Amino acid sequence: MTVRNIIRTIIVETPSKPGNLGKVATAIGMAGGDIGDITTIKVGPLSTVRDITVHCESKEQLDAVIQSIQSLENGIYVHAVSDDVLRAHEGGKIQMKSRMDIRSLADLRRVYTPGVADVCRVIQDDPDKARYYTSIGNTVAIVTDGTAILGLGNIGSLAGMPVMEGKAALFDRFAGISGIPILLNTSDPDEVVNTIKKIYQGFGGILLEDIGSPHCFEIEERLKEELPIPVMHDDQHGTAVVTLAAVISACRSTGVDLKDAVVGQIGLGAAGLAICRMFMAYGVKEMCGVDRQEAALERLRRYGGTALQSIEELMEHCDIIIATTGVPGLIKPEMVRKGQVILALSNPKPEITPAEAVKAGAAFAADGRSVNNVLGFPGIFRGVLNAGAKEITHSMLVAAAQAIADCTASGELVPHPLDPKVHVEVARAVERVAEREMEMEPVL
Ligand SMILES: NC(=O)c1ccc[n+]([C@@H]2O[C@H](COP(=O)([O-])OP(=O)(O)OC[C@H]3O[C@@H](n4cnc5c(N)ncnc54)[C@H](O)[C@@H]3O)[C@@H](O)[C@H]2O)c1
Ligand SMILES: O=C(O)C[C@H](O)C(=O)O
Ligand SMILES: [Mg+2]
Repeated sequence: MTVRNIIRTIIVETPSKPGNLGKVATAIGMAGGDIGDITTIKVGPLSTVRDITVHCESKEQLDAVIQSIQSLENGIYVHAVSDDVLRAHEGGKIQMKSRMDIRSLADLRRVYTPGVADVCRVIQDDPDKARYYTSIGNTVAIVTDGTAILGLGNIGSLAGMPVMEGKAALFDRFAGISGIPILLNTSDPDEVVNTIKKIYQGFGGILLEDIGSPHCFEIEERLKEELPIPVMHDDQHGTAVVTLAAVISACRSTGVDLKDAVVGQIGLGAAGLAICRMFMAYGVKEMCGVDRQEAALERLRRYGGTALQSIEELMEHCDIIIATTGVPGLIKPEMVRKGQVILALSNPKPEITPAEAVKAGAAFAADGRSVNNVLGFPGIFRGVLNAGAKEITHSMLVAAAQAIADCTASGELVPHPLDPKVHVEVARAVERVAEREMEMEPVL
């Protein structure tokens, strides 16, 4: 399938005579554009104006589409080209809203002062009650330092805000959790840890997002150690969970025992190293990896993996290939061996498109749009918040991966993210493990 990442609305005026819309549609198709919605904006006696949504593969193709419409002449004009994605972001994607209807003075006194003072006293006497009488137990901070925003690199936390708002929107949509973006303007581990420690009380959990490696490892480890609420770096563990689920499904379809498969990871940063650790803990005996940084290879060796010399060697040697480098097109079709499973997970563009990988002989292939941590993080947090757990453990993550794999239809790698069942099942699985682990905790 061709990737058409460029979506624009072209505002076109045509003479109000039959046949003109057909001419425009043909012009778009001849230039390679794919037509989405068509909305009529104005019908006049002489001319008609329409919004035509067009999906293109590249900027050059979009220019060719516009040129192709303009060359029709005879009263056909392109008035403007608008970027739907930018338009959808106007004003941001999230908002904080009151859950209470404030209509009367009595409402006002109950919601705010003086009534609220009694609730403050209740929490002052018993801080655990904050979980019941405030939104804290259902609110997760989405914290970034902006150093690894998708595969765009260190573009700063402000530029990363649309991603954080996106994660908040997904939390709300799939798990009913309020996600609050926190943009840090430091990536110094001490400062990040201390800042989060100073604000954590207002949250039921901390989701670390798009924090680059290697500092993300120290930040997450210290926060897990030092905070009494669940902390998870999504790019590490959310990704590892979903990747394990996809590979479990692929092995089911191919009849391969994952523990006996040779797995190769390209890119050993936040996502890559966590994927390796997850697979080795799951029982994969031979876990190989490559990275352009020696320090990253050394980290893999420390955890028991095998560092290889080149991507070519890894592609030759491994049955299951996972890539999280942020480098589009890094895997060339000629490197693919027949029957391999290839998960090229970098966003916004993969190391190889699924279509190219399958054409080159892969048995299964997917990119980071479908094998995406959106399948994991909402349900994982819903589960721990429901259970009142203080941490997210390895067993909870494996249970989440298994739940995702169990919701996957035969022949697919992962479920559709809009399938509400998957988020409910992940939450249930995590909550069950959390409750079991809390029962086993020694009472001091
Ligand atoms: N699909 C998902 O759910 C998902 C989740 C997390 C991350 N990702 C994607 O994974 C990518 C990496 O994210 P991250 O948070 O791990 O970033 P990161 O910066 O921590 O890691 C990237 C790693 O790739 C290595 N690398 C870069 N170019 C390389 C090359 N040419 N050869 C070998 N190694 C190379 C770097 O040295 C680094 O260790 C991003 O594009 C991100 O969008 C996808
Ligand atoms: O944000 C996503 O879509 C997935 C992931 O967290 C990423 O950084 O690419
Ligand atoms: Mg991310």
